[in-house]
Amino acid sequence: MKPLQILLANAAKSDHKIALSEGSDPRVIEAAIMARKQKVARIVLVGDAAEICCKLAAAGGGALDGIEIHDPTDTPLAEQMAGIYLELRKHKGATSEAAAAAVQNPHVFAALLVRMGLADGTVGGAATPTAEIVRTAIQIIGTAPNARLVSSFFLMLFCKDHHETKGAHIFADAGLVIEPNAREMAEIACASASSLNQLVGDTPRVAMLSFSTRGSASHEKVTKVVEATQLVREMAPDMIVDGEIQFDAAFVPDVAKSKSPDSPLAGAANVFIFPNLESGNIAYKVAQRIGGAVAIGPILQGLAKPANDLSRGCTAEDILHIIAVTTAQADQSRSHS
Ligand SMILES: CC(C)(COP(=O)(O)OP(=O)(O)OC[C@H]1O[C@@H](n2cnc3c(N)ncnc32)[C@H](O)[C@@H]1OP(=O)(O)O)[C@@H](O)C(=O)NCCC(=O)NCCS
Ligand SMILES: CC(=O)OP(=O)(O)O
Repeated sequence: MKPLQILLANAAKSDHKIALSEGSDPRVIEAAIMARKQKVARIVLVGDAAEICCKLAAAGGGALDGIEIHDPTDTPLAEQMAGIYLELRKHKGATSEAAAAAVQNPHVFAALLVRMGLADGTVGGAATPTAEIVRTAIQIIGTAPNARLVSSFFLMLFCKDHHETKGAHIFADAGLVIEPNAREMAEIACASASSLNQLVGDTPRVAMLSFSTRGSASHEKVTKVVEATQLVREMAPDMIVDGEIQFDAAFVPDVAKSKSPDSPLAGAANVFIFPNLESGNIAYKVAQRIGGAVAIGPILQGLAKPANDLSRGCTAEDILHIIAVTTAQADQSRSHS
């Protein structure tokens, strides 16, 4: 089976409840209906209840079971949530009034549902910039006990006829950490390698990307990637990793033979770690929009419980895919708790 079918089939075996914090967005409603019809997840649509009910009915999902609607401005959970929010944010000067107002924000509300165990994961970002989605997840859900850094990746699926190399690949960080230092780049690499293995079961082959391959250029930006690669080798001695390396030497076996003949990747990397957000974000959009890759993300890693983002350019199908990824992460976090 292809990676996407595996993700959707695995999601159908679990019964997770995923909160969608932009519940009245038509793409979100369409995705919720698809998720229920395909039994990918139970859904909580968060937002203005009257508007959601109306749009859900018009889209043909009014009679579906497994879709709840929660309105953060009219909920019996308000007081309890405000108390939790106040505890979490009082070190930053939050007051009771500010907490009561904050929990009416649908992203905060959805993240609190996850924190309280009332949902297994949350997805937002179809109409909201990444910074707001990520900041809310970090502040409300928090980092996992074994993680210091929250980062993000795209699961890139190459499945078109013209893709000579098919299958699942990771591009990281393409959504969150703007200018990682060497240690942060190494942490992103290790987390992304685990994420690939957890989501699709493939053995990670990690390329630490640069504009240089094995000293073909010298610059402080190249030195950072060399240091990051060394740190990955120390942090995960058994991991297949190479760097600094250019994308072509990491992805095309013939180019690998000429540029980096002894590379352990042999031109077959499947986890690509970019030196900064500029390169990662641009690369994923080029691969998606010109290259025809399916791009699922930004998927967040390093959080205590699943919360994921979307590009504002997403389709309903993209949202369905990230719901499936969120259920896979929920399986993992359940097995670790
Ligand atoms: C994610 C992002 C918003 C965090 O920015 P920031 O300015 O550090 O945010 P804040 O200062 O408000 O930090 C919020 C909290 O998260 C913590 N934090 C920030 N980045 C973190 C990270 N990567 N991992 C763990 N914690 C982090 C901060 O320590 C802070 O904690 P506190 O509020 O308890 O003190 C920022 O990195 C960002 O804007 N990234 C780019 C997003 C983007 O535009 N992507 C492009 C499109 S996908
Ligand atoms: C991930 C990303 O680039 O998000 P957006 O397109 O919403 O900026």
